[in-house]
Amino acid sequence: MNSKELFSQIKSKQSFLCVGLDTDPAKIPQYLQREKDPIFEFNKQIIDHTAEYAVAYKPNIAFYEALGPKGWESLQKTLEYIPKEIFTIADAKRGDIGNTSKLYAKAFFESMDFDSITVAPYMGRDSVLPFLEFKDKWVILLALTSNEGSEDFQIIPSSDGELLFESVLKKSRQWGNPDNLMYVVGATRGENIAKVRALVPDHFFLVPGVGAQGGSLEDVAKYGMSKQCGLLVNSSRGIIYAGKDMDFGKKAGEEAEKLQKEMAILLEKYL
Ligand SMILES: O=c1ccn([C@@H]2O[C@H](COP(=O)(O)O)[C@@H](O)[C@H]2O)c(=O)[nH]1
Repeated sequence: MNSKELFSQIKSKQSFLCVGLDTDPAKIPQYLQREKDPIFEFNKQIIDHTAEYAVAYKPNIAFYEALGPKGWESLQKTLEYIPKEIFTIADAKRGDIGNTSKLYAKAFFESMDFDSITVAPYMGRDSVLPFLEFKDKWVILLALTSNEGSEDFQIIPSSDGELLFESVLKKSRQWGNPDNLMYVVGATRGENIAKVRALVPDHFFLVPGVGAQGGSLEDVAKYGMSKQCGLLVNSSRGIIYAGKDMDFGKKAGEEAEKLQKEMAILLEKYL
């Protein structure tokens, strides 16, 4: 899927919502625990109830790999269940020396057929370029993350006053283009989102941090929306754990719909 196709999905669904599938076995309703694959059964219901409001799904790989081979199996089944027109993100935060990155890319783009993967920029170009060699696949590079600790390194100024995340953006935008490279920009970063947008006007952002982390959707749209929307705003816990009982799927759908409605208003306001 290219950026034009993504934008056309956003327009037709009036949504730039990414649903995060951070499925924790301890939080799955009791009645599902009897199933052969409770994680998949949970995800299936979440997808059934949210697909009409979502343009992307983002399983966080940690939740699956923590369960060993069974977790990878649940992940694969989940990936196959996601409707084909919806963008998929492996939130794996990989990146290593070139030959190792190449195998990470094969794992997520060939063995599994994800559209994109999150990658850490810290090891530089030879750790990122192997992912970009895969046709019709995307790298989503960590730029300005939503967590508190992002302040430890990402906003440190160099001697000329440039912040580290700005150096990452300036360098990395040469490695790819708006059809194969996105950036992770936290919803909790307020006006700094505008600084990211100024440096990469046409790239999509994956924006975690609304919902459970308290980031503002209005600020994200105000500071981050581009001519082609350029935003995929993720909510994981706020959607998938909105309900605790048998009606968890319905409750997730209601949360997703609420966000979609807010997004429709923001698309009207800022596009
Ligand atoms: O800067 C980042 C990068 C990734 N994440 C991931 O996004 C989701 C957020 O989950 P919520 O439950 O909506 O808070 C989760 O998978 C994180 O690992 C992030 O939060 N911030």
